[in-house]
Parts: sequence; C-alpha cells; structure tokens
Amino acid sequence: MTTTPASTRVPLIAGNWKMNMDHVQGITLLQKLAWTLDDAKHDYRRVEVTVFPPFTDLRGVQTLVHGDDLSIGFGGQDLSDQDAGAYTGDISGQFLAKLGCTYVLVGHSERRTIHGESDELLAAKVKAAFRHGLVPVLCVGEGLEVRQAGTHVEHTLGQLRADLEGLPEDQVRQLVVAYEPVWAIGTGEVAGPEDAQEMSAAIRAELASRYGDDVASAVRVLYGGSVKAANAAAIIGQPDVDGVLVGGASLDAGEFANIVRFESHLTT
Ligand SMILES: O=C(CO)COP(=O)(O)O
Repeated sequence: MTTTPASTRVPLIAGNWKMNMDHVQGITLLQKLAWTLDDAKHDYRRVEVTVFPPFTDLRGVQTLVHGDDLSIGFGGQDLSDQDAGAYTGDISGQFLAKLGCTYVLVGHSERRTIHGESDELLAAKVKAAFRHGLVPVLCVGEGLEVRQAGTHVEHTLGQLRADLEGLPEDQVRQLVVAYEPVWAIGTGEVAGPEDAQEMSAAIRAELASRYGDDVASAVRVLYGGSVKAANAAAIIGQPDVDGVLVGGASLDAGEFANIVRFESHLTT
C-alpha cells in the first residue's frame, strides 16, 4: 500500500472538556492555554490545537479566539442529525457553524452508552456535520468485555463502517477518527502505544480497502483515553497515530499545553 508519509498529516491535539467549565471558567482556561503556548512559542502550523467546550461556552470562546486572534480551534461536543425544528434540547450543526466551529465530536462513547446513540443515528450526524461545513471527529472504540474477548478490532471497524455508511469519498477524506477504548477513558488505564498503533493501522487499512490509499492516508486518526503529558509523546510517536483526544488532562492548561508540546518531550 502506497500511503502518504505520516509526516504530511498535521498532528491534532484536541481537548474534550465534557460537562466541565461554565462559560466564565472556560474563558479563563482558554486564555491560560493560549498564554502558555504563546510563551512556549508554539507553532500551530506544526501541531494543531482544538478544544471542545460545552455548548454554553462556545459564544465566549468564539469571542476570545476572534478578538485575540488566537490560533486555537474549537468545536461542539455533539450535534443533532436534524437541521432545525421541534427538537427540544438539541443543537443544529448550523448553529455550530455560525459560531465559527471547525469540528464537532460525533459518537463519543458517552453519547453511545449514556444516551444510547445508535450507529444509524451517528451516520446521520456525520452527514449533518458535513452539510453545515463542520469536520466530524468520529469516535469509535470498544468496551472492556470486547477487549477481553479479543474482538476489539472487528468491533471498532464495524462501528466505523456503519457510521460512514453512504458517505461520499470526498467527505471521508476530510474526516478525523478518534479511537477511544471505553475501558481507558477516565480510568487512568491507558492503552499502550502499541495498542493505539494496532487500532489506528487497522482503521487506516479499512479506509484504504473501501476508499483507496489516497483517502486513507489523508484521514487523521487520534487516540483518546487517559492521555497525559507523560504518555502523549510515545502514543503520538506511532506511525498511524496523528494526535490525541484528551479528556481530564485538557482541564489543566499547563498539562494540556505540555501534551500539545509533545515533540519537545521527544528531544529532551
Ligand atoms: O473521553 C475522552 C476524550 O474524549 C478521554 O477522557 P480521559 O482523557 O479523561 O480519559
């Protein structure tokens, strides 16, 4: 398979704040992150940085990012598969796009489990994201029982196949996929760098077999699950891992900045 070298895919370091940080706390966190990365002279063209705050923070985040001309991107943690109408409590991709969001998480394991979101719904959400010019960060991954049964690769690829159902090739190529083994989320258990590589390579091979090498080598595959500054470099150093989706550690500006600066840990 003739894949584009990993070095042409810009690493993406993404912080999923989950249901943490009200809009005042969110601004403070983002400001601190921006200062810390500025002080470190971070080059955002080399390593892209994005945060996923709660919906109620997004307007404030947009104002800060645009007002201070920050290079940090932002996105929503979820979106509706519908565009508008009588869907109480739901958020349209159109609203997120209007707020300047670049990305949107789709199918985070907490949406799949707590909210019972099906692959059918998630396939509709992926399409809704593209309809509004948002890049979906599609989350896939297995629970502990599946991992223990040794069927994690097949399980995760099954989610990927179902969630991309009917998606045209030019949209697949823009996707970000996040492999997040559920047993490693918020537990302190980290899949080893080899586990992250095994699944990322399997995801890329699956994309290559369905859409061709060219598409597969354009898609960025992230790892998520108890990522910290101490383990980020080894994980992102894997050839098929193009970044990380960070939960808990993204709530600490210093720790998250150190994850963004993972390359400096490789050389020191
Ligand atoms: O779910 C995650 C990111 O989306 C991972 O969360 P933790 O980094 O807290 O394990």
